Amino acid sequence: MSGRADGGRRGVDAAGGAARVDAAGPGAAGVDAAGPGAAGRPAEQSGSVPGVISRHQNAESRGTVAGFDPRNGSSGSAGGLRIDRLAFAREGRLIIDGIDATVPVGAFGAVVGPNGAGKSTLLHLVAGIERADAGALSLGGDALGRMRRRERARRIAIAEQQTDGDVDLTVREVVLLGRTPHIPVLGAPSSRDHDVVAQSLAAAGAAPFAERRFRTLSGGERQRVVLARALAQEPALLLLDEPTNHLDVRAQLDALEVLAELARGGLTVLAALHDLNLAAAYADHLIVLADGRVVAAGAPDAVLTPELIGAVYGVRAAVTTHPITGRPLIAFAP
Ligand SMILES: Nc1ncnc2c1ncn2[C@@H]1O[C@H](COP(=O)(O)OP(=O)(O)OP(=O)(O)O)[C@@H](O)[C@H]1O
Repeated sequence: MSGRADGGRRGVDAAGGAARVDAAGPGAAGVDAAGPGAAGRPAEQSGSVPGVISRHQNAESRGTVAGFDPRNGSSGSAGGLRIDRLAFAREGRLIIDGIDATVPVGAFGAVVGPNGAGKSTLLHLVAGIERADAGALSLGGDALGRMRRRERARRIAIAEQQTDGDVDLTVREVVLLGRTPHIPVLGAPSSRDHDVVAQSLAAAGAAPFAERRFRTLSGGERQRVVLARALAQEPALLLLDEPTNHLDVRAQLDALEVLAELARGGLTVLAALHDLNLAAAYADHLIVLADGRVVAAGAPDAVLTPELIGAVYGVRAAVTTHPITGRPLIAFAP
């Protein structure tokens, strides 16, 4: 993309030049804000709370990622994510308003959009932390709503911001928790479980502080542990909510590089990101949310136009080409 143009003001209706615009109109899922669940479609099953929380890694561990198979422990077919007419209401308001989206197998998908757009809620619905009022979710062709909790936890991991800093476990013990869906009930971790934990610690750049107490870590170090714990689940789909929070510039790039490499290895990734430049630099596929709806989706260079950014965020934007990466580079102005 090239040139500079000023975006318009807020009024999220259209996304000029975007690959796909406004996939679902108001009420597309057939859910009345006052009465969710009336759509007549099978509501999503309330599911497990798969593993963990947030992410990351450093230069030291980059070399380990190639040998890390994120899907070693997953059963069934690993595959892409499909979201059909998903709807979710709270307090009489549609927070997720008929979302249709897909993330292909092995793609790095990013959900972007303003504060309150519904990014975290969407991830929670996919993870099974929240139960949708209408719509359907599938992974590799398998309906998530019909999947048993343990199976869903083997297939999907979510890395969210860790708020429970008081957990009195070592980093290695925290990451071992990610193996829970793979360890038989009342069983003990196997040598393979411990190997996967070691691989996950290395891939996330958390190996250097594996024996420290989790509560003593900095925010950025915790992010790495949270990512390691999610990787230890060996999911087919990795969800991440703001995986670059608390990370310095180098650590942000390293974290996203790890995710991109894991995606190239076959892991399907969906991350909520605020930084459009990072999303443009690393994601294969963007899903732009506003007011609980998809307003654009597709490749970053197709989606991230000044018009779209202006309409969604209410800022002026100039989009050029990054001189090093060749990806879209966005400059903002009020
Ligand atoms: N439990 C709840 N009850 C009522 N409203 C809720 C609840 N959870 C979320 N919301 C509302 O739903 C909307 C979407 O929230 P969500 O956290 O998904 O947005 P987000 O895009 O992740 O925002 P941010 O970028 O600020 O993290 C917000 O308006 C939020 O206030």
